Amino acid sequence: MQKRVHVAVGVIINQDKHILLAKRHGHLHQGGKWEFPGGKVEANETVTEALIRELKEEVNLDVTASSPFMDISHDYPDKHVRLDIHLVKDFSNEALGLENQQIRWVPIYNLAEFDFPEANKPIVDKILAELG
Ligand SMILES: Nc1nc2c([nH]c(=O)n2[C@H]2C[C@H](O)[C@@H](COP(=O)(O)OP(=O)(O)OP(=O)(O)O)O2)c(=O)[nH]1
Ligand SMILES: [Mg+2]
Repeated sequence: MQKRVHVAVGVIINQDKHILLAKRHGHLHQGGKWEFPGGKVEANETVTEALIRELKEEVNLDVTASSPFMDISHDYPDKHVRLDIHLVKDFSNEALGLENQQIRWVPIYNLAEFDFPEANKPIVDKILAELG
């Protein structure tokens, strides 16, 4: 059976309408691609708790409010992912790549130039349509 993972993902947007991207380390699943920060929901937590925990661990941000944005299920050849994507407009602190990953604040109109995992295409389309 394929591995299945439930992932809390943050589309983090700042006041300049730039979105925070992080580059996945090369050895990881979908390595080398740009992602919206986030990670696996653990058995003992809600998606919102996972989102808050992961964004602090990965990019140093303290999320104060988030809202559901979209939910995507995608089959990679080796893994089934469910991406539970939330819009994060309210946060404090400075973004840092705490796992030594590259991070970038990217203007919405430049998002299409980045290489994302295949599952992300609908997310980028929705950001361009609704937030751009
Ligand atoms: N965070 C994130 N993951 C994504 C995106 N698009 C996408 O296909 N994924 C996939 C890649 C991975 O298979 C999975 C995320 O799992 P992960 O292994 O990075 O989770 P994690 O941060 O909890 O890391 P760890 O437990 O392995 O340390 O979701 C995205 O935009 N953001
Ligand atoms: Mg992660």
